[in-house]
Amino acid sequence: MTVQKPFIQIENVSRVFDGNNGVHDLSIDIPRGSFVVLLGPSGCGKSTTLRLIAGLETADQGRILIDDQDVTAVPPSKRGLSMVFQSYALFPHLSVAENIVFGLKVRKCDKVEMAKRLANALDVTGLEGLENRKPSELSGGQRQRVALARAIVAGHPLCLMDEPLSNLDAKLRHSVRKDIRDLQQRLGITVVYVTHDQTEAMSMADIVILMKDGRIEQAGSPADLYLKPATSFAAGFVGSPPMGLLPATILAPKLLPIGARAENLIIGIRPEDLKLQTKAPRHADNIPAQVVSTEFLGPETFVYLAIDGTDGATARLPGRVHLSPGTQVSLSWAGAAAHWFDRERGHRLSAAMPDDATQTHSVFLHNDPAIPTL
Ligand SMILES: Nc1ncnc2c1ncn2[C@@H]1O[C@H](COP(=O)(O)OP(=O)(O)OP(=O)(O)O)[C@@H](O)[C@H]1O
Repeated sequence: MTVQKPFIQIENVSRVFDGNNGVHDLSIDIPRGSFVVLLGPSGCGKSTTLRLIAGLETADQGRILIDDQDVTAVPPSKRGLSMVFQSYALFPHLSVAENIVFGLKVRKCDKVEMAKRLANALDVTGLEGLENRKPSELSGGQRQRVALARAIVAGHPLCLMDEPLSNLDAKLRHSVRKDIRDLQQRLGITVVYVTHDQTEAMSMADIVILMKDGRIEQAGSPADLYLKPATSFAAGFVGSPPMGLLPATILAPKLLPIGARAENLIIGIRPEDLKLQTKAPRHADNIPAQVVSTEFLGPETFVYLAIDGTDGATARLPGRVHLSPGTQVSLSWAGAAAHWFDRERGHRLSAAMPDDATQTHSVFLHNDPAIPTL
């Protein structure tokens, strides 16, 4: 069996600005035909990474290969890619059709070929009938489709998108992100897409590259990131509401596998894994908490909780839940639902923790006053 070479190879690339900002020693392989999302908080280096792939930024060190060609020193126009930006970058005085074929005209494309490509781009983006309108006569979603159509007519195998949906309202964002994903699959192109919105990343990506402080925190499928976050940062960033992360110690170190640590840990519990009881008195199998607030969303309610006055956990409960702020509740979870991280360095602890050691009765949460400090 032949192993397919990655379509994009980023090898030890750094681009550092003043004050050590930028990206540091990035290495990523992007498979051909995949939808890859660069995700992370503001300033983590997503746009710089995209601009390095585009050639709008030059690497200080390392190299970038596209389709097995070293493009590190190749100008953007020769890299065989198109870009879609948040701002759409449409010419206001040109019609939809003129905007779409602008790049082809500059490249002196044959007229018959140009008409064919325009018709195809209008068809796949659902813009037929709007070709003579000016951008000012279009909705935000339609403008973004024109920007997409312009990227498509170029016929490049790679499309780079920088926060393309952030000017659209929530409902439109939802429908356009589905359109973009469908289009990418239909055309079989490779897309590298920047967003700080983890829901967008999780719903669109084949591979999510989560970045922090100019470095890759974790790269994997959306399921990998959700089910096995590599660090406490990844655990807290992916998932909404986020995973509750609490300083903890395991009280029964004898139950742990050899080499596994019992102290200086962080326990992470996803909101859907947190069980909540209102009447259970405090005992070894549960942990007392107070309701801070609730959020009713129709099919479910989020209950925000504090343990000994420190906010830190959220429970996601089905249906409508009536709990007023200050209500005393008790919490528990199944041992298998617990994620464990090193408290200082944040990395996931790889040793599989037996269920018995990680259930509520074996765990001391550092801000639970009911259990004395060891
Ligand atoms: N041309 C530049 N000159 C100086 N610093 C820069 C330059 N471009 C980016 N930076 C800095 O590098 C870091 C990464 O910026 P980048 O734009 O890649 O982040 P980002 O993750 O895309 O953020 P955002 O989501 O806010 O767009 C930031 O600290 C930013 O201020």
